[in-house]
Amino acid sequence: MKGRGLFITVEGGEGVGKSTNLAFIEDTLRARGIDLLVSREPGGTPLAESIRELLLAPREELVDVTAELLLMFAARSQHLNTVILPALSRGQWVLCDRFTDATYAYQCGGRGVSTSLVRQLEDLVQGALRPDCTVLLDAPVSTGMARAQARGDLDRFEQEDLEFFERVRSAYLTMARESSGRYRVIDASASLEQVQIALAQVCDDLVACYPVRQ
Ligand SMILES: Nc1ncnc2c1ncn2[C@@H]1O[C@H](COP(=O)(O)OP(=O)(O)O)[C@@H](O)[C@H]1O
Ligand SMILES: Cc1cn([C@H]2C[C@H](O)[C@@H](COP(=O)(O)OP(=O)(O)O)O2)c(=O)[nH]c1=O
Repeated sequence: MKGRGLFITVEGGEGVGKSTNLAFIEDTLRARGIDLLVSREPGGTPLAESIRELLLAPREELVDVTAELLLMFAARSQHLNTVILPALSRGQWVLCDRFTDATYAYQCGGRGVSTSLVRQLEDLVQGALRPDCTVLLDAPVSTGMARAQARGDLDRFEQEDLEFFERVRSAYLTMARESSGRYRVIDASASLEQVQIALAQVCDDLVACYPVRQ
């Protein structure tokens, strides 16, 4: 009988190399024999992906912050209950591109939503579930923005200003300090090679600490 799988999340601001490095973490864990499910937020199920499209589309209408917050948690509830929790209980590890820390960073840090409100929604939607490990790819905002802009069309979040992303970054760094046992902070302004050496070490540590139970 397999035990519960590990829940790993990857976080960071725009253009920090999250997609590139998520694929690297996935390959590294699979190469070490881990049965892995990879997903993302907002998204990860057909309904949650539809909510993602609503959230990311640039629009003329000003989006109310509470509406944005509730849509994030609506997508999360669907994703968690139909994809993440079943996988974890099958013994699979789950690697998720963003999770609730993104809500603390973007909606609380970026938009000024109260953390106590997010904590209530987190408890409501997730019960006791929290990630076992969170990899934070951290880089100066200017570095990430330059990489994101070079990529082309900007979504509704990417269109925010530098101050917004400074607040997002600082919210992430505060969480990393306050939950240092769960966080692994990687300097994403280093070369891709150096970033991936650090990530390979994180993967090795996770595999060593949580041996796969057969
Ligand atoms: N450490 C790095 N150094 C230099 N360029 C990088 C690094 N990490 C990612 N990149 C490049 O930056 C761009 C954005 O990376 P991407 O993985 O799409 O970022 P994100 O998913 O965080 O927006 C890509 O062109 C990628 O090759
Ligand atoms: C999960 C989540 C994402 N977001 C935002 C952050 C991103 O700008 C956007 C989509 O996430 P993502 O696909 O990670 O975008 P990118 O690759 O451009 O960084 O959603 C929130 O504002 N709150 C949340 O809870």
